[in-house]
Amino acid sequence: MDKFVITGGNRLTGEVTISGAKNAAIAIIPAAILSDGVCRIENIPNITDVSSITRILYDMGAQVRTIDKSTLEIDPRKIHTCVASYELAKHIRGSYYLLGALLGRFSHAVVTMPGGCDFGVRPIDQHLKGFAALGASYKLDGGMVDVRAEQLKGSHIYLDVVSVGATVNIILAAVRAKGMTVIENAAKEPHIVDLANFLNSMGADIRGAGTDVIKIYGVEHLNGTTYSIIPDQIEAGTYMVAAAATSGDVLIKNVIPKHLESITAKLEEMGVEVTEYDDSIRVRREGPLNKCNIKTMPHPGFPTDMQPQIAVLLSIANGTSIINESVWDNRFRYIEELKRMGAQISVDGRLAVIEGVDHLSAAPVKATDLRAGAAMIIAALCAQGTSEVEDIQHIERGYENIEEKFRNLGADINRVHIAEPVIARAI
Ligand SMILES: CC(=O)N[C@H]1[C@@H](OP(=O)(O)OP(=O)(O)OC[C@H]2O[C@@H](n3ccc(=O)[nH]c3=O)[C@H](O)[C@@H]2O)O[C@H](CO)[C@@H](O)[C@@H]1O
Ligand SMILES: C=C(OP(=O)(O)O)C(=O)O
Repeated sequence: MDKFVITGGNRLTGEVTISGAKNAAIAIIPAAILSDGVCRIENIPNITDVSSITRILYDMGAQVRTIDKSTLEIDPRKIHTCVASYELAKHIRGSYYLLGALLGRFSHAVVTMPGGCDFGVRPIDQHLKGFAALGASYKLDGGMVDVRAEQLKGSHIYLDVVSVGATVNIILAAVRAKGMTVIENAAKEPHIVDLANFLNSMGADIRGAGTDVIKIYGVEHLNGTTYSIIPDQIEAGTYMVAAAATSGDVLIKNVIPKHLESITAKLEEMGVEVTEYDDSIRVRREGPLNKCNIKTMPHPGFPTDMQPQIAVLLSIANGTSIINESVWDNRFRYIEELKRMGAQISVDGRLAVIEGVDHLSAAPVKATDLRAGAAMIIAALCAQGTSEVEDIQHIERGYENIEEKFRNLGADINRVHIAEPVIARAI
């Protein structure tokens, strides 16, 4: 097991290049199961969630060829099972997309309840409601979801909550179904649009992705394709906040500025200078940070996946800020870690009240989940002294080469191996 040792105080400067989007990649890789040919997928991030989902496809019989460090070719034609490996699938959220993809391709899927970050209960009732509307039946047995259909038929589905996962899964199941499916109250995140573009490049007929009504006209076949994944909105946002937290000046390259608007707006409200270019964004801070209130919302609102990182910035801003977490019941577990570094925060249900302090101080902290881990790195980068961030396996689920990218910006960050304790055996 490794940890990061970070000495704070260095101003981040220079350039960083953003990798492909985690939440698009882990939808698009299983979507390749639906193809009747070879899918060449470019701009794939080198993160552990991607290696897990790719390995699951490989174990099911897909031929997977690495072309270069960010390009894979997937040929799904030799997949011989509808059952996904429990060991790998249980750790990642993206494994739930195997349900939609296998169902859409083989009318049958058996996949464990998904893993991912622990925000309390993360139900999949809307996914199952969507599958049922398309004519599938399902049973939940021993933590496994078994979903099957004679023939999937297009349907009209209204989502009771705006769900990224349910929207993706219904698209995957409906794309080869008979007839037209309409998803109302669909999620609008950039990775939904990316998935629809990927499938359309294979010959699917999906319209309206990026709005809250998506229409999917079922097709009989899907071709192979070549497709490049969009840049990661949340990775970009993380470096934007890190630049601001360290009074830095960073050019963040390979981004889609439109996807970053909600983050840009909040940074500007706090007094940070943000300049947009065609496919890059510069973040510069010289003065103090102003307080600011944040409410997380589905896209195009402020992303919940940026909530822990922005909390670090608010913890060193002038005045009292409030964060309202409207997506997840329990996404403030990291606050106790941040308080160890001197942040003054009180949590009441889905509200966090943050009294800005003059500075944070180094402490040993844990990454309680993926974005919480990114937040701990940012906190350590702007704190006085040397901090240690443990449980970095969570961070590696979603950030490619994070220590190298930060080091190139001038951060003092090192990865250190933690030796496993040797437990003496009683004789
Ligand atoms: C792999 C991936 O893309 N993960 C993202 C995805 O997670 P995920 O797809 O799990 O999140 P959803 O958009 O589905 O969840 C949003 C809300 O809907 C609720 N809900 C969801 C499904 C359901 O069947 N029933 C239900 O009640 C959830 O409890 C939550 O309160 O979107 C989240 C919200 O942007 C992000 O934080 C995650 O990073
Ligand atoms: C919550 C996240 O991921 P997952 O849904 O994969 O746990 C995230 O990317 O911030």
